[in-house]
Amino acid sequence: MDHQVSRRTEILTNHLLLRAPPPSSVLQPHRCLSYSPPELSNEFAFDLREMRRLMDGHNLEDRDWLFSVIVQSALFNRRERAGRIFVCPDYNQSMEQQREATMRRIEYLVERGVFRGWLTGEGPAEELRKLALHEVMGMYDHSLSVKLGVHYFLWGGAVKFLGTKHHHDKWLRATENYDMKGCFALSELGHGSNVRGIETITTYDSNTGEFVVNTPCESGQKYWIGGAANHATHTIVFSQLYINGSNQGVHAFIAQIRDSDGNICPNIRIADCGHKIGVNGVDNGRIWFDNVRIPRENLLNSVADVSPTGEYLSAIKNVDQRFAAFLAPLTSGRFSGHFPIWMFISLLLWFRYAMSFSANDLKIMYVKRTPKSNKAIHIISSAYKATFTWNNIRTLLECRDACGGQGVKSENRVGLFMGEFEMHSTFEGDNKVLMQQISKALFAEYVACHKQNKPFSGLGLEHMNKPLLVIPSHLTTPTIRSSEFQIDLFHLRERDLLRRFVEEVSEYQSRGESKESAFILSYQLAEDLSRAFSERAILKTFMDAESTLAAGSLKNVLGLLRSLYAMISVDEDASFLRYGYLSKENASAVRKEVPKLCAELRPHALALVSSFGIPDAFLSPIAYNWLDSNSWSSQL
Ligand SMILES: CCCCCCCCCCCCC/C=C/C(=O)SCCNC(=O)CCNC(=O)[C@H](O)C(C)(C)COP(=O)(O)OP(=O)(O)OC[C@H]1O[C@@H](n2cnc3c(N)ncnc32)[C@H](O)[C@@H]1OP(=O)(O)O
Ligand SMILES: Cc1cc2nc3c(=O)[nH]c(=O)nc-3n(C[C@H](O)[C@H](O)[C@H](O)COP(=O)(O)OP(=O)(O)OC[C@H]3O[C@@H](n4cnc5c(N)ncnc54)[C@H](O)[C@@H]3O)c2cc1C
Repeated sequence: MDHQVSRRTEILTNHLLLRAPPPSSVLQPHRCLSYSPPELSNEFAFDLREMRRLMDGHNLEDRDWLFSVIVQSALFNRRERAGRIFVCPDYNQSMEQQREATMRRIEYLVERGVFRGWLTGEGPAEELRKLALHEVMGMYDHSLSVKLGVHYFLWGGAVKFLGTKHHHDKWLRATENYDMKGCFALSELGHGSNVRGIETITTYDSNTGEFVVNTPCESGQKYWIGGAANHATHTIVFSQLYINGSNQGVHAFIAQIRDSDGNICPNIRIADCGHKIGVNGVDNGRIWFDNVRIPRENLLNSVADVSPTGEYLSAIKNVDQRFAAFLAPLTSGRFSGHFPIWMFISLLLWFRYAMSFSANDLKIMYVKRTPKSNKAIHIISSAYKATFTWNNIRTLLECRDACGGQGVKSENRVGLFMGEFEMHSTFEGDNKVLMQQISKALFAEYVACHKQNKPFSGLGLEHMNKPLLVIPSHLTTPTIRSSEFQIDLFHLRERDLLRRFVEEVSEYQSRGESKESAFILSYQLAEDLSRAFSERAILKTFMDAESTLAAGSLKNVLGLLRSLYAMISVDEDASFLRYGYLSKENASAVRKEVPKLCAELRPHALALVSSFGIPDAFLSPIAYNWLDSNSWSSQL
């Protein structure tokens, strides 16, 4: 792997880690700007391969294989610039052309066997391989990863985890081979976040043994359904299920929407959502169901079932828990917030490393999941999806600024990615709504532990059982940089905010407010608490990754990155001063530590960026000799 890392990366890194020296006041003899490739020193302070192994966590060889499969095909829009080959979608194409290009790329990847085992394989190793390959596709193009994500993780995940043997036998292999194209129709024009409120209605006709699916009104049309506008043949349709006039809540059904020739099925109407600010390689559509009849067997019945005579059966009596079970397939979709913009995240190095360790930790939880861990996975994936995708947007803004005019050029992708990824704060669950899930779960945990007088266990809350940290009156650099101090400080914040949140909600309830209303009235503490939970969870995974290393340069550099992550998080959260966790003097000491850490990290920036393991072709001209790529000769 060519470890040359761009001069621009170094400039970008300078921009963040250490402001460029002010222009000299003395007139210098004029000379043209020249591009000096970054010092190609093989004397990096640590082993890049070892750092990459730590960061990627798994399936490095599979990732490199897929990188090569993509680079070698003309379908991925290879182009030469100043002597280098880059692969990048042509975002100047029309929406229709981008959609077709995405389909051709998927068909090529199917032919290359990329998806073998994705749904018929079993066990953690298979799932980790699938996640790794999906990350690589996300680094090429968001449309590609989203279109595949909807088909394999949402449609395929719903069939696999909400369906039973009948569904597995009928659909999994065809899905894996891309012989049928699935989509996932949960959201409606009137209900995206509020899944419980969806309006599609399904009833059961015991005379024919069929379900009847109906869109009762315009706000009930399925909306934003990825793959539905042009290509999907089948969908998971989420609907209220009425049995004998009684609503049993949201359930998931399989409905065919096109035949194998692409003709829309009877009683189905489909329209296009139209051009978007990004991800135009995905054909998002709208679906109306006009009393569509589907076989009784099309209910995904791992959670509940309906007998041929129309009796409703479910092992899960609690309506909330049944609802939760139907939402579980969404969780894997929320794993996709951390990787797509890695090519640009060299600016915010510490966050790229923090995200990698957290995402890897969550993936291991997910591939080893049990019914007992589903709730924790939901809460942690909600925290990471919101935190990562909000950070991605911030990173792209920072990156665009740092590149000046070159960040506006589409071929450098920075500006384009702002449109491509900004929407990630909405789909797969609106970030603010997902963050509410955290404060709700922590509230429930706190109340349960106090009511049953039992210690906290789970969601990383075990620290609540220990004595509180006493913050030294004067913070020194060694203290600030110690992982024990950092995690204790994050524990202090989370523990105090949880206590405050519970007290405030309880106070509102004592005044007669409902629990829902009390939560809404306490939304500021809820937001602070959810942030505290998320950042503490991320810091803990960073420390866990560090603890696997023997003493040495790699561990030292990671320690600097971890301290930078922790101190920037503290510096940027007003809670530390607002609620008195830090004195003004200590807050100032933390703030002053940030540029010091940047200065110590700067010599390692190129090595840290090189450790991402992203092939040169996946970057952009700005990452190399940007003077050459803008020279007259390269235009000819
Ligand atoms: C690493 C490589 C990547 C791999 C993966 C790549 C996949 C890429 C896919 C990309 C796809 C992009 C295209 C976009 C697709 C979509 O957008 S699909 C639609 C997404 N829509 C949503 O996410 C809806 C968001 N809303 C909700 O999830 C729910 O309405 C809610 C807000 C969570 C529920 O709110 P509410 O009605 O208030 O109910 P609650 O009381 O909060 O919940 C009831 C209980 O259920 C538990 N729960 C909720 N969700 C889940 C879940 N997903 N899993 C498990 N459990 C869940 C919740 O905690 C409650 O539990 P209790 O408190 O114990 O009762
Ligand atoms: C590109 C794209 C692809 C998509 N693909 C799919 C797909 O394939 N399948 C699918 O089913 N869906 C898909 N969606 C839909 C997506 O899941 C929803 O857009 C998302 O869940 C948000 O719902 P909404 O758009 O109705 O916004 P709303 O839920 O109306 O949210 C709008 C605003 O209201 C706020 N808000 C909402 N509820 C609350 C609350 N309870 N408390 C406080 N604030 C709240 C939100 O924070 C947000 O700021 C896609 C969406 C997009 C943009």
